[in-house]
Amino acid sequence: MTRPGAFRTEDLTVRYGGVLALDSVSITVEPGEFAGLIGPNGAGKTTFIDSVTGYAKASGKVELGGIDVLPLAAHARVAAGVSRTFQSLELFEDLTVAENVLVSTENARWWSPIVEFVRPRTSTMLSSAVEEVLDLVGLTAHLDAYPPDLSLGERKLVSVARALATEPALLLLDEPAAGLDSDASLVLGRQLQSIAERGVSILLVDHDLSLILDVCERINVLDFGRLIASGTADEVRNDPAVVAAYLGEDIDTAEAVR
Ligand SMILES: Nc1ncnc2c1ncn2[C@@H]1O[C@H](COP(=O)(O)OP(=O)(O)OP(=O)(O)O)[C@@H](O)[C@H]1O
Repeated sequence: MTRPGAFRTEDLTVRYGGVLALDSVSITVEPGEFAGLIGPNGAGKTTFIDSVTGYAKASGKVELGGIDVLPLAAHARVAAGVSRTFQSLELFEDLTVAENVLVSTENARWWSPIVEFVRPRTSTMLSSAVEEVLDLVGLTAHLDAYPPDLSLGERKLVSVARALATEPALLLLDEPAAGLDSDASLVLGRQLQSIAERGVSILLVDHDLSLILDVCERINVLDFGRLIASGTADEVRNDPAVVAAYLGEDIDTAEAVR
């Protein structure tokens, strides 16, 4: 895995017409840190991921290892080490798990076809890269399975594996635990923890607050596009602004705040 240094946004701002979806948000995730991003509905969580990955026009800075990737197109940010998952998994149902991951490595870089022409890869090289990623997410046993034969939790891990296949320094996960029960959610969380331990910086967005509070080292909280808190689970739990944002709900049990 590449490890170019910290991920940092500075005054990241996104406007959709008259809506200020992100308002000067500055967040740092250290290399190998497992960070979370939470906030009530419409707080700007997906917009944050979209703006970091080049899917939404933004102003401010998005630095990875000291380089501002904000001016880059989405595909160039992937090459710079930024990867993401989407709320909808969009797996290819007719391809095996390994092939689903392989597709991602094939699309990872715009110059791949040129490299492929000059230095064709062997099937052994392809399978070892794919196997390594599937091993990371604990799906080695399902390499030849088809997505419909997997549990929802395993399908989610395939989409994480696809994102990892681009060898990211930063992995942004948009609601990977949606639809999972608390046990499956925790299995996913533990798997993500082990990926962060390998040096990948992770930013996890989810509505499953108990998962985020349990597995993330640092939690950032958005409300109406603004960063209202950033700290450990205990710090965030006891932050009056966070409690107010969740309308007094006990954020330990406010699992579904949709
Ligand atoms: N493409 C868009 N055009 C206009 N407004 C948008 C667009 N996408 C998001 N918004 C608005 O930007 C704000 C932030 O939305 P966003 O989806 O980022 O929030 P979120 O925290 O991810 O919400 P949720 O938890 O419901 O997924 C909301 O007011 C939303 O209505």
